[in-house]
Amino acid sequence: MKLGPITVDTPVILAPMAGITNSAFRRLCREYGGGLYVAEMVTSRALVERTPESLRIISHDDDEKVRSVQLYGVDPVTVGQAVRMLVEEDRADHIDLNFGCPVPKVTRRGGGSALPWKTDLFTSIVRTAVKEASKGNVPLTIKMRKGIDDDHLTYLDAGRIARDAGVAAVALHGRTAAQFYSGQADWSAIARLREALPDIPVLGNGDIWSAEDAVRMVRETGVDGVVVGRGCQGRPWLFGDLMAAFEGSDVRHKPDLGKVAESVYRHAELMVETFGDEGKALREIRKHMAWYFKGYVVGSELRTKLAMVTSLEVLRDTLDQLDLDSPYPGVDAEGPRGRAGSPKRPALPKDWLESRALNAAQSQDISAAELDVSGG
Ligand SMILES: Cc1cc2nc3c(=O)[nH]c(=O)nc-3n(C[C@H](O)[C@H](O)[C@H](O)COP(=O)(O)O)c2cc1C
Repeated sequence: MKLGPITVDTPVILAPMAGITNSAFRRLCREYGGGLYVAEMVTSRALVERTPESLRIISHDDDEKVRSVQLYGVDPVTVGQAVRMLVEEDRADHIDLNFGCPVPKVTRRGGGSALPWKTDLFTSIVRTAVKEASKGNVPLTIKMRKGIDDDHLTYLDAGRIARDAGVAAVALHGRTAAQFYSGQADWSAIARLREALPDIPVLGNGDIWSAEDAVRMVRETGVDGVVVGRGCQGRPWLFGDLMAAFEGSDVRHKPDLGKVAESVYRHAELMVETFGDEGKALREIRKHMAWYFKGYVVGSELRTKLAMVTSLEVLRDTLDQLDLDSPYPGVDAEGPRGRAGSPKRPALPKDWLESRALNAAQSQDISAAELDVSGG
C-alpha cells in the first residue's frame, strides 16, 4: 500500500488510540507485522506550545521506519503551525488529522466528528495542513466517521474535499458520532466512499477483530488498507496474523497463557521505559491486562492481585502464579462479543471519555473559544 512516498508492506494500520498506542505498544505490534503504526492523538495547540506530554506522544523509537503522528485541531492556523513544526523539525514521516472524535462535549461545539459538517472550516484545515506537509513531502491523511448522525452524514463530501485538497488517503470509521461504538460498523459506507474516490487510497475502519475480518473488509469494500483499533488491544500478535493473511497464509497465533503472560511482562517493561516511571507504567498496564487475559482461565483472586500490581517485581511474581499451560481459549473469546460485551449491551466509548488525551484536550490544550467554532 502506498501513502504518498511511503510504502507500507502490509495494508494494515494500527488505529491511533489515546492512552494505548504509545511507543511501547507500537513496538510490540511492530515486532509481529509490517504495517503502519500511528501514535496517540495529540492536539495541535499542545504541540505548538510544546507541552512535555505532547512531545512524549510524538516521540518515536529509532527503528520506527515511518514515524506516524495524529493531530487534532479545529483552528486552521494552529493546525498549520503544528504541521509546520513536525515537518520543519523532521519529527514525522506521516501525519493524520483526526475528524472522528464522537465525544458530545466536543461535537456539540462543532469539533471532532462534527467538524466536516462545517465544510468551509473543514476545507480550510485540510488545505492548510496539506500545504504545510507537502513542503517536506510528508503524506497527510484524514480519519473520519460517517457523520454526526444518520441525518447529518458528511463522509462523501468530506472525502471529496480532502481528495481535492491533496490528501494521501482517507480513512473512514463506519459509524456516526451518535453511534459511538454501538451496533456494527457500516462497511457499505466504506465501499461507497471507495467508489466515490477512485483516484486515492481509501482505508476502512471498524470492527476488525481477526485477520479474516480484515481480508473480508478488503474484499467486500475494495479498500486499499484497513485500520485496526480495539481488535489488537491485548493482542499485538494480531499484526502477525494480519501480515500472514495478506500474504495468503492461514497461520495464526494461538498463544497459551504462558505466552500471554510473557507479552504482558514485556509490555510493562516497555511502558516503564516509555514513561520513565515504574508506578505510572504499572497503573497504565492494568487496563491492558484485562484485554490480554480475556477468555483465559485466571482465578478472581489472581485477577484482583494483577489489578493492583505496583512494580515489575510484583508483576513477575503474580504472573508466575498463573496456570501458564492454560490453552488459548479460541476465537469465540476474542470476537466483538467476547471482547466488547454482549450485543445487547454495546460497548460505550468509555475509554474515549476517560482517555488522558481527550481530558487534556478539554481541560488544557483546547480552549473553549477554539472549540466553539459556531461563530466562524
Ligand atoms: C481507547 C480508544 C482510544 C481512541 N483514540 C483515538 C484517537 O486518539 N484518535 C482517533 O482518530 N481515533 C481514536 N479512537 C478510535 C479508533 O481509532 C477507531 O477508529 C475505533 O476504535 C474503531 O475501530 P475498531 O472497531 O477497530 O476499534 C480510539 C478508540 C479507542 C477504543
